[in-house]
Amino acid sequence: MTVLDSGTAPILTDDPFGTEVLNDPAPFHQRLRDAGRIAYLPQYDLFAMGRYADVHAALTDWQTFQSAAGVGLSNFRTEKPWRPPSLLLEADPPHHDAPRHVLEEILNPRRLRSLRDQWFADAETLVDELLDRTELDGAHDIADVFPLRVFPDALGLRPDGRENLLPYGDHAFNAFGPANELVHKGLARIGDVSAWIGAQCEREALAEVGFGADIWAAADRGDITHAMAPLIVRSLLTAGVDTTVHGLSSVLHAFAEQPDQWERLRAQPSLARVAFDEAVRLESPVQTFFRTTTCDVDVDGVVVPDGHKVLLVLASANRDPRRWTDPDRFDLSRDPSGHVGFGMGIHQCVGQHVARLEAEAVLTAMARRIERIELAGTAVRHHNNTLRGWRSVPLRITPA
Ligand code: HEM
Ligand SMILES: CCOc1cccc(C(=O)O)c1
Repeated sequence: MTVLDSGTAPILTDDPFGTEVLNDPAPFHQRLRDAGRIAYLPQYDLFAMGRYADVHAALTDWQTFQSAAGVGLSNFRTEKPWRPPSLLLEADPPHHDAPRHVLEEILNPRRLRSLRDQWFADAETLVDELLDRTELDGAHDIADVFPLRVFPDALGLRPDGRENLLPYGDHAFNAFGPANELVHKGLARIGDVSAWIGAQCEREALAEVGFGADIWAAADRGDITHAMAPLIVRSLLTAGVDTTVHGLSSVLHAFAEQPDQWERLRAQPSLARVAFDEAVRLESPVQTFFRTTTCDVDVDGVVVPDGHKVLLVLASANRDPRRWTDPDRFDLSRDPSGHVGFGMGIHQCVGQHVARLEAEAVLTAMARRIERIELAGTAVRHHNNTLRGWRSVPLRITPA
């Protein structure tokens, strides 16, 4: 795509939600970083940032770059959201404060420690089921399976109907982008799926023990209102499954591409957590999120008018050579802290510890029992306006 410089903002003609970019976003990200601290994309009348310093600055300045007008292309100031806005993701302080505090309490590492033994055992069981095979699919047999085995139970979801979870999350993440084919393909089912999701958020649908019950207990304590409770449960149902599915397929693909890093993990299984964060930095399962300016904002001489959408390209920031040495390399000796794959600032992922625990359980079980994993064919991308991961990762495994 050409970079034309008209007026003050460099113009990029790339479509961040088009098939070309979704297949391989790297050239677009390079052009965006090279164009300057901010660029204008006329196709959607939006501004975009791709450098680490600028993305980080915008994520940590919620007063100037708000979430309450939506974190997708749709501007809630002028357009009706497709569903009632999230009380966390699509809210700013003060409204964001109480729901955020409630989830931080429920999902903190100390509280998750009670799940650790169970999830590690579940991961061992999954590996047991796979070890009689020399070839398997890292997406279909592991990444699509493990989160759905552990997370809905931890949340307290009823056993039936869970096949609605992935389609719901996939559509919600597509809906942050433009109304393209990816959104259209979800419209036929989203009514029924949304009805099922909404019903699971009610107190009587949830188990007496779990994240859902904890949210309702917070309402009983008066930390949030009872009216808020179902929407906060909905946040976990929306954000808590597809993200970890794509995060897991990404880390398995990264290891399969670099067997030397698998050897490092086997030698030092405690590297499992940093390996997942390095994969989240490298692959950014959540590629982008928008913000909306709350005033005229001057970025390096480019004036972004009040109320304008700004695309924060997390995936580009996570590979910015201004911030990362050899950014395109999956490297377990790197310290990936500071990556924006989980966001940054007041909206930084409140479920990141859940995601890390799921990944640690799977990687630890696999590293102990599998000597080598390598690609056994061509991996196939999953396309989504916001999420990036794999539909298929053919693996050849050598048991230890
Ligand atoms: C690899 C897995 C995951 C990735 C890459 C990821 C990524 C992100 C990102 C980038 C944000 C920031 C959004 C923004 O700044 O607008 C975020 C927020 C959020 N995430 Fe995650 N996430 C993951 C897993 C999870 C899980 C497992 C849960 C639930 C248990 C979850 C729940 C949320 C919620 C509720 C928010 C909104 C927080 C707020 O606005 O205060 N996420 N996540
Ligand atoms: C992974 C980003 O976090 C999200 C995504 C979608 C919905 C929500 C919510 O709060 O409903 C949160």
